[in-house]
Amino acid sequence: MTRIKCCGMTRVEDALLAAQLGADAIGVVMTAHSKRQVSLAQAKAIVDAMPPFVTTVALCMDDDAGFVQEVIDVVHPSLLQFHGTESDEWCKQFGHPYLKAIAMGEGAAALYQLRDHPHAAGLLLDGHGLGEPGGSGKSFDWSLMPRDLKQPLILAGGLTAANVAEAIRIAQPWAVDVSSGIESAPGIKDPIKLRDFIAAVRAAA
Ligand SMILES: O=C(O)c1ccccc1N[C@@H]1O[C@H](COP(=O)(O)O)[C@@H](O)[C@H]1O
Repeated sequence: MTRIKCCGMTRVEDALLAAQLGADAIGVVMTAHSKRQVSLAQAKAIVDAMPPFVTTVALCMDDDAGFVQEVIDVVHPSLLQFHGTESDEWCKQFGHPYLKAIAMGEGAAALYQLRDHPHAAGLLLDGHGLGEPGGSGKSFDWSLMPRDLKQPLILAGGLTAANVAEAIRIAQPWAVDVSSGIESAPGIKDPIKLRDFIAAVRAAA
């Protein structure tokens, strides 16, 4: 079964609907590098509203350590997601489980980054270029998804209900992560797109 993370939640009702429709995880974007940024209070409200067994992920990108610690202390996410140029050493300083995003915009040349994060709970391969924010709807060559890594791999970037089955067939990820493909506007989730996306992933399994 391919797990599903729905990212970029800005409203409690969207996150609740994702959970009800069967999402395994929801994400809130804490970094100012995003048009989906939520405040600590908004993120806490979304995380607190989640039912048991839904993983909550707080996304940071080259933010300062004090801010990341505040996110942990106030929001209490199950996982952090570091989406910038953070090193393994830097990410593990918080003693909190995390995903590390790998920018796949440069294609095969980007794969060297995969060995640099041995302490990450999982690696999230996204279609944007190094140093750029995600959530842009950019995909990458799914056949580049490695098969020989011990860490769970999460496929992200430009996924939609229309292409996710093919993406899963080619990349065989542990999980898929989607943001703009389930939106009507940045941070506003579209119930039909959300439903169709989750149904497409479940049908692919
Ligand atoms: O969503 C954002 O705004 C964002 C900002 C900065 C870094 C990462 C961000 N989002 C991540 O990118 C994936 C893929 O997004 P999309 O489906 O291509 O729109 C998203 O799920 C987040 O993990």
